[in-house]
Amino acid sequence: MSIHIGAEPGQISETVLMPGDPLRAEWAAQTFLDDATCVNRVRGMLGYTGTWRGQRVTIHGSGMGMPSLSIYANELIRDFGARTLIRIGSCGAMQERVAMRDLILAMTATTLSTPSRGIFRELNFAPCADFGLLRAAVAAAEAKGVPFHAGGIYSSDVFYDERPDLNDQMVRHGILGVEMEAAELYTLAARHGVRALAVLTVSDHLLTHEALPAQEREQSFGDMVEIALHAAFPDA
Ligand SMILES: O=P(O)(O)O[C@H]1O[C@H](CO)[C@@H](O)[C@H]1O
Ligand SMILES: O=c1cc[nH]c(=O)[nH]1
Repeated sequence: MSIHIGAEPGQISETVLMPGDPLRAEWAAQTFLDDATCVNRVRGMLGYTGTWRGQRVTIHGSGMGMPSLSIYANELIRDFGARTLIRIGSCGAMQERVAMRDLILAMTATTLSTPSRGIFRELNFAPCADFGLLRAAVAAAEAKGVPFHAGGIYSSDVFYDERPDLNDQMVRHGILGVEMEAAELYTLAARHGVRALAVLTVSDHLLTHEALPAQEREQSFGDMVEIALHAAFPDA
């Protein structure tokens, strides 16, 4: 057990998929894993371990925002030995060519601040995805024929953003979408020498103002989960 994860030693896989929404973790485990067992319920942050194509995998919620993800990712890495962490999240599109429900594979995550900011201070650290995971995710998306975009995203500290000028600059500089966790996940992965990737599904569009309802964000992002599993286990 760690402070925020009630699993016993050995109950968490080296490979962890991390949605923000704990109910998406439950849905994904029940939909894609064999023999899924609930390994964490502390604070309602659900985690399940099971197998996919014979490979052991944990699907564990991160909560919303970088401070919350940082707690779970730190404990998964440091206390449970996680080595591959793939965020499976929703995001808002920031380019016209990106459509609702498209996938975004986040090569980099621009941010104003992360929980790691205190370490970097004046340094503009560039959080980036693990190249092997990214390459495997691209191959899986191409093989499956899923519409996807690979490029930079924005990890915001707030969902209700009061800086439209910043959004304008990010649109202008090709940022594909906005979410709230990947920059800290990539930074922690770099610090601990583990692998990380964010595979995102467009649930909102900042330019067209389309938006999916909560139930679809919880239960309809199957392509994203499958691409993440193929990226983690390309030979399975
Ligand atoms: O769908 P999840 O994975 O929670 O991700 C996105 O959705 C939440 C905001 O609604 C934030 O956590 C953001 O990053
Ligand atoms: O953080 C997020 C997630 C989905 N949609 C957004 O606009 N922002």
